[in-house]
Amino acid sequence: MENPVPDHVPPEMVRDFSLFTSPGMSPTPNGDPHAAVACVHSGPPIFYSPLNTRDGRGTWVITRASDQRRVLQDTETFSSHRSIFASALGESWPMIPLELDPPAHGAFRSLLNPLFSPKRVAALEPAVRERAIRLIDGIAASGTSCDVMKDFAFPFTVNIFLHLLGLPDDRIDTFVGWGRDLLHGDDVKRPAAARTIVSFIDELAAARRNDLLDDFMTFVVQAQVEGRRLTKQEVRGVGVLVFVAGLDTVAAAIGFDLAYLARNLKDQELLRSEPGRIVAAAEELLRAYPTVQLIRVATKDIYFEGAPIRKGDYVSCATMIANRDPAEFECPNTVDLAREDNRHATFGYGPHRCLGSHLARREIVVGLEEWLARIPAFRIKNGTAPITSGGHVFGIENLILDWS
Ligand code: HEM
Repeated sequence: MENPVPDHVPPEMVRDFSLFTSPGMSPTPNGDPHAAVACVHSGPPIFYSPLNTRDGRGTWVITRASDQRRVLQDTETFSSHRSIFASALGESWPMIPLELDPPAHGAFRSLLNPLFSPKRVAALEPAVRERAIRLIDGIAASGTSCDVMKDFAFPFTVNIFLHLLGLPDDRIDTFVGWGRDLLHGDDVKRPAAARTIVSFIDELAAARRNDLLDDFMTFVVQAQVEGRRLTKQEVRGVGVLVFVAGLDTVAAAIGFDLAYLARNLKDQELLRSEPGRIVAAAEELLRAYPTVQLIRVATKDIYFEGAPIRKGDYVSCATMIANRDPAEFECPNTVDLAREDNRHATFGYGPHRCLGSHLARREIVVGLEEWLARIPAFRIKNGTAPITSGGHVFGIENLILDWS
């Protein structure tokens, strides 16, 4: 049986768009997964995509940013409880707070907010900058070319993240490998990575219960919600989410940004000569190249803009679609590094808006500032092609830059 369209979906509402099978969504050299948006906005506000999840399920697709906000705000009708991670293991516990709905979500979110607040991120900035400078100076000293993902984006962002969690950074490559297998791996690698990450988090929690330190996991095992300690499964749900959320996302953003700048030398030179523009430019690149695509599950039968959504149907609110909505952004397919009022959807919307957005933004801006200050005009190395991929979380690998 191949991608059946459920009986309740009118055949005329089915469209040929998929985060997994549209052109550029599977790993593609010099690919552009964001380009698939081209066929979306001229069509209806909602359509059905028969194959739009990793495990081959269909979803409704919301094509207007304003409608996506309605969906993401209405958590009673559109739930976040999907067990995306646990389902890879044949289990159903939620990642917390991502897969909890209000009101349960709020208690956990309040617990975690202070750890990722702007104040906490500002305190981290010197360490972030120091790490970026050390890595880039090393790259500049050793030649005129590098694989920016392997040599800079991952070691930079994952180091900061491990520092924040209070974990040693001698296993960066191992952790990055787990993240890559989990987010971009096949049917064998994905569950294996999920199992490894769960064991790592469970063991870390057990170690901290026995021996309290001053770190993230100690905080989680001691924390209280609604006057009680977290259960072991809740500790696992928080630990796994926060660990996974920081492994790949910021590195991917830096990769997409540097790939854009490598192909657009005028913009590159503008930011190098006027670094004061980098904050706005980073925001525009976040808009143009969002990586995390949102999905919800209908909790009841409902008509949405004429579509007969049934309880249990998946509803996709893809940030790659919202961020190129012409009703929200003038010339949405043009990268305008000075764009103002850039209210993009890259960090989501509503109660689940990204907890790590302040940290992510700071890392991206500092990474770009220090890279542009230290590396002269760079291009994609002749004869190489960065590989991009779509899916629930977009990625970029093998970005070889050259400044010879
Ligand atoms: C450029 C980098 C990043 C992007 C594009 C991104 C994007 C997102 C998006 C779109 C959501 C909402 C998901 C949904 O509603 O279903 C989200 C949630 C979340 N993000 Fe990020 N993220 C990034 C970096 C980070 C980092 C570094 C952390 C580290 C702590 C993090 C932690 C989280 C957490 C914990 C949630 C769940 C929040 C909740 O459910 O209340 N993210 N992120």
